[in-house]
Amino acid sequence: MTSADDSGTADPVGSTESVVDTSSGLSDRATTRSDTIVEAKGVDVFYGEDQALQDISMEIPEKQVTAMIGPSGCGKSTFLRCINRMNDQIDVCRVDGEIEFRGKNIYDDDVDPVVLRRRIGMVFQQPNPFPKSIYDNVAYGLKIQGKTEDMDQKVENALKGAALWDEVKDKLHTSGLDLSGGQQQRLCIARAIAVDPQVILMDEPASALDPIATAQIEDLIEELSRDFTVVIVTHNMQQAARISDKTAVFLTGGELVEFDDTNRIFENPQSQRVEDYITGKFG
Ligand SMILES: Nc1ncnc2c1ncn2[C@@H]1O[C@H](COP(=O)(O)OP(=O)(O)OP(=O)(O)O)[C@@H](O)[C@H]1O
Repeated sequence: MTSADDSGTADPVGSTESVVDTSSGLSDRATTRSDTIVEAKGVDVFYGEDQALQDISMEIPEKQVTAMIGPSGCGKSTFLRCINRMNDQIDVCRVDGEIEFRGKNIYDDDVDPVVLRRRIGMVFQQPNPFPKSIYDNVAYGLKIQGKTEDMDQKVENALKGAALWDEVKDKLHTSGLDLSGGQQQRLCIARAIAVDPQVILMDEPASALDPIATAQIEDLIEELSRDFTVVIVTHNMQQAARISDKTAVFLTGGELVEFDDTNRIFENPQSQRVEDYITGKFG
């Protein structure tokens, strides 16, 4: 694997220490609107001949929770994966249009997706800890980046940030796979935040969990949005209403039909199709 991580060469999306990367990369400060961290501009996505997303434009605000809802197959996960170029790994997938992260198009040739994913991390539906100790799961990304100083403290901070520290502090060197599903998901969140991302993408992070573990994850997401921008795909409209500041409603055909403050989407949607969807008339 060739990447800036492994080679130790200059970080092509800007170092976290710099405010603005002057060469080719992404800045760490919003350059246009102070509250927009990610902006999609006319994004079309195709899998082979099939179009999954049509002309998606939206501005994702910094340090808020943005939820993406809609019926199965409408393209929510596809859009989420576009935001940190996870779709690059799918051969038949083609993304047209632009997605800017702090004003820089992440699809530009000079952006290294590996480095991008440090800024824009991801948590998946199924908790997927590495078959390593709790400690090593959290330390993994930091070690890859060579950021090994004060490792114990960084691991502790990430576990605290993921509301898991108290439950695991006496067994840091046992396997992450021995934790409950909800704990494993919080471990994956600790792993994601350890490398100090700016955006965390979550694809149905609680759908494999019981109600208590789900409530813990929901509380955690609200906490995380103090420090991070969270973008979450959920099937669960109540969850979107509970935890998000903004909601994007995708509907069949890969259209973004409405994007607004969550209260407005649920209380006074502008589109009849959105109203029909959230009142359960279809989907
Ligand atoms: N790897 C892939 N290869 C080909 N087509 C795909 C691939 N991933 C998704 N699709 C297609 O793209 C469309 C959007 O899928 P996507 O998973 O993004 O929707 P979704 O809204 O997240 O659905 P769900 O809520 O069921 O997860 C669907 O028609 C799906 O079949």
